[in-house]
Amino acid sequence: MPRFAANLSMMFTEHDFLDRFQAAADAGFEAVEYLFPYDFPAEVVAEKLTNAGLSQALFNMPAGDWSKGERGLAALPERRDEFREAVAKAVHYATIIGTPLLHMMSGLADPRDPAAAASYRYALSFAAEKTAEKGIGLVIEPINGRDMPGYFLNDFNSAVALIDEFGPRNVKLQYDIYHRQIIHGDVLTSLGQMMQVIAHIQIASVPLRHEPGTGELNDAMIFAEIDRLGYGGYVGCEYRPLGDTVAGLTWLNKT
Ligand SMILES: O=C(O)[C@@H](O)C(=O)CO
Ligand SMILES: [Mg+2]
Repeated sequence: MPRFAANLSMMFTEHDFLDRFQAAADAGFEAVEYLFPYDFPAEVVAEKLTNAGLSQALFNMPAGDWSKGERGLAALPERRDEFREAVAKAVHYATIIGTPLLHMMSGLADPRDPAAAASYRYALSFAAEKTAEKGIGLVIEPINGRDMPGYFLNDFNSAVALIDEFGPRNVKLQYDIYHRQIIHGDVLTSLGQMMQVIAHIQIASVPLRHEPGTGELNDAMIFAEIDRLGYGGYVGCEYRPLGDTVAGLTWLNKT
């Protein structure tokens, strides 16, 4: 069975963010992920993680003004200075909290726009270098256009082509099964095809993004395939619980 990480941006929202760490540990999780830790000092987040006996699986680099609809800076040429500062901040937090992976969001831009594409390539190269210096892995995640209209990185094949272009450097794929199913389908086969470049997996039901086992996919079969393929990372539970988070964990106890 894969090792699961609780996503504290979506799960355990019955609690304040800093209390979600202990709540996840009490529910049996050994690791967590979330979008952003930046509302709190890195030391405070690190202490919550350690006190709860948890490992950090991943978090995201600062992604612009989320409340205003921004979803990353990498593909925005006019935001390059801010992007560089975001990388520095993310690496600082990563070093103190101790995460093996950082997710770089692309931002909202037309993937056919040459300026956006060039900016994204530059960003990938810059962030790959800065994270590699600290031994941190960098991941990119294709996101479906229904949840995030206009998101630049909206296709798994383009993401893998970019990763291949970077070759042995530390850029890998964040394979979110929910987005994969909505964008392309073909989850089992593509997991096998892409496993070499996958550093992180996330799961939710499709189409409503709730607990595994409540949607159109055969999640038990997917978990078995992830194991068969020898995936050793975490599977992030990036779903919105249908009701109480702990009450909704019956799927986990069954797997
Ligand atoms: O799938 C998602 O939405 C997340 O993994 C993320 O990082 C951006 O929202
Ligand atoms: Mg995701």
